[in-house]
Amino acid sequence: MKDLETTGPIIRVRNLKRDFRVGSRGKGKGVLRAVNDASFDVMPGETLGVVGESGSGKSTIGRMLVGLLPATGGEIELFGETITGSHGKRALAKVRHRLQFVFQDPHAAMNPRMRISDVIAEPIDIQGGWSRKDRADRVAELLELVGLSASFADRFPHEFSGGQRQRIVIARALALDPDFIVCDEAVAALDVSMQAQVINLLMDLQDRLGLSYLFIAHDLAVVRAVSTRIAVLYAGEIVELAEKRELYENPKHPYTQALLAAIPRPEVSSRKPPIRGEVPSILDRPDGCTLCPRCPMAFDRCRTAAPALREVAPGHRVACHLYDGD
Ligand SMILES: Nc1ncnc2c1ncn2[C@@H]1O[C@H](COP(=O)(O)OP(=O)(O)OP(=O)(O)O)[C@@H](O)[C@H]1O
Repeated sequence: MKDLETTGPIIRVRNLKRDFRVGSRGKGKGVLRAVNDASFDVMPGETLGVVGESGSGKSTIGRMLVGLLPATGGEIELFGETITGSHGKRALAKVRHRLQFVFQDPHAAMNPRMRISDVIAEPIDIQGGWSRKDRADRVAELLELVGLSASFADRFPHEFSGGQRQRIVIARALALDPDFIVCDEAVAALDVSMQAQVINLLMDLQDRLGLSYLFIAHDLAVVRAVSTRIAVLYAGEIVELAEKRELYENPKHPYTQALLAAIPRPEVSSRKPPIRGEVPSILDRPDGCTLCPRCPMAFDRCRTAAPALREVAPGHRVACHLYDGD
């Protein structure tokens, strides 16, 4: 277990925004706010799950957190360094080795002509300064850490199954001994039994190495299996954030309730009606709550004022006017 020097959050995100310019001329041109005012912390050793439909901004948040994409507003503090704003680049350089990213598709994530040793050692080679022996020893250690034989180092990616390739990608992510890993749909490309194995590996590594994860997934069963707390995203906004158990047993936001109603849950007998319709165009945000056009519970205020994310119980935050008076 790492000796993390802080007991407070390792990551603090406040009012994070990301705009994209879309379209060229005429129709469809504008600014798309993919992430709007997201605020959350990540604690040492925890997994913050992030769920939401396709296009809700999950990957955009993940990429901003590891410095792959600049924010257009708000603040990201990683290990006490503010990587947004005017000194952001210098701050990011100080903490970059503590951050890693595991993408969805292990096939696309590696060059088919590279040997596994070179795939895994990519971050080591970028960092530089390693002797050949230390590099080879580290690759062998990493292969074993992810449950693969050290003898695989000289093989090529096509010799491995999807699950094994994802283990190799995880080994690469661990090469420089990070503290925080964004897992973006890290098991989505795998079949269910492989998913379970890779999830178990990630959780085992978390215990052994003291890692924290931001775990992005559209699959609520997967997020439930891994998360300590869960943030629910809708159209680029966090609409609910709570401890896993609290979120599943006592969902407050109509969108979270609809998401949970859509998966089979033996412990829940009555089901709320699902939310119908499509996610609205985030090119043209409504004045009020973004969910309002689809929400079965909407009332007047929902059409005119955007609800803030407020604490409705200890550690349980919801952005919904239904709880304004609580
Ligand atoms: N580089 C870009 N240029 C323009 N728009 C972008 C860009 N990257 C993302 N977007 C838009 O931002 C919004 C959020 O995308 P994002 O990929 O973060 O969503 P997501 O929740 O991860 O979706 P998925 O589950 O499908 O990966 C989408 O509307 C997407 O089209």
